[in-house]
Amino acid sequence: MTVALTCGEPAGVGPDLAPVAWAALKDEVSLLWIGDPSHLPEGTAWEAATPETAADVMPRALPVLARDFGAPRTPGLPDPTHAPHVVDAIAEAVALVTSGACDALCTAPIHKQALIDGANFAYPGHTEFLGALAGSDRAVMMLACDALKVVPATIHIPLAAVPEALTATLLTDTLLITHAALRRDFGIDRPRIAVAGLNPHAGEGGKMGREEIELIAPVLDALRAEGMDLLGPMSADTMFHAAARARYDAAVCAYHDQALIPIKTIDFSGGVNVTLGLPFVRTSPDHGTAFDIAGSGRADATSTIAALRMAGAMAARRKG
Ligand SMILES: NC(=O)C1=CN([C@@H]2O[C@H](COP(=O)(O)OP(=O)(O)OC[C@H]3O[C@@H](n4cnc5c(N)ncnc54)[C@H](O)[C@@H]3O)[C@@H](O)[C@H]2O)C=CC1
Ligand SMILES: NCC(=O)COP(=O)(O)O
Repeated sequence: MTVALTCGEPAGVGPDLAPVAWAALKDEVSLLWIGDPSHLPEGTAWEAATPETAADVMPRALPVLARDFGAPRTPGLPDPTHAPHVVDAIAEAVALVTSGACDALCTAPIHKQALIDGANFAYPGHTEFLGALAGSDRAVMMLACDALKVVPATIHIPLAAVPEALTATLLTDTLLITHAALRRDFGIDRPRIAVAGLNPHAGEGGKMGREEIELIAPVLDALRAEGMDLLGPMSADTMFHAAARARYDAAVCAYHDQALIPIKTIDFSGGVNVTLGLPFVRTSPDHGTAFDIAGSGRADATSTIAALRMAGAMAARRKG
């Protein structure tokens, strides 16, 4: 099992975390890091590799599909000339998993603004870019830790745009994709999914907003009629405490922060970002580029290690 691991933003913590993850996983999952090896921390044991040789290299060094980004890395300060290479590394990794040369993809964090400035990157994040590369307009973001799985139905859009973007079609597709992934990738035979309302108190019977009555409840009723086990629309403020979480396997939320604040609060170091609805496995740590600590050796690799483990396990499960 070989997981293609992209370098992410060179000025961020991605290059710092790859050797730490390699040391933790060298007897477990093969990695193929795609990036400029001159960006790895000094003293990193790395070796040039290909998808075919990664497993052989893994026990002695970080296997690297070496690419020349043309300029060194300055931690904390993105170089616009790196941006096209960062995007190319993601596209190359997708080609490797699509062709079957690698079994799964794990991405290190990108800095969205740096990619827009340096490469006119047209996507707000990996999720949307990977969806486009895979020809899917319904890539779904899930963040998962032991205690919680959350799915934001709308992702990287301004809060003011959420009510218009949250359509019956989007919510239905998100629920169907989440349901299928919980069965296929997480081995939950009969998933229980909680759905958050959009408004305070899930609209308080229409007094604080009508999306729950006019949009969310009808979608849930239609999917319940098809046999799905759904809770909601629920008040978002009371659905994430421990007793509430015991009632469902995943929570589908209306917008990014409604979903990500609870999970990053509960388990920032262990959370994993998974893209559902793609024809290949993609995971990522739950954190960003962390410019404030890049290059310092202080970045915690727990989430990256969990993301790589999850990628390997999901790929193995899909292979049966
Ligand atoms: N998958 C991806 O590509 C993601 C990219 N981002 C991007 O990252 C950039 C920075 O985002 P922020 O909101 O500042 O979030 P961030 O996660 O980069 O940093 C938030 C805080 O958490 C700390 N932190 C993050 N990762 C850590 C680690 N591994 N160990 C110890 N401390 C850690 C940072 O030092 C900082 O204080 C943005 O451009 C954002 O879009 C954010 C999340 C995911
Ligand atoms: N806040 C989560 C995040 O930004 C991750 O996005 P993506 O790059 O995985 O789409």
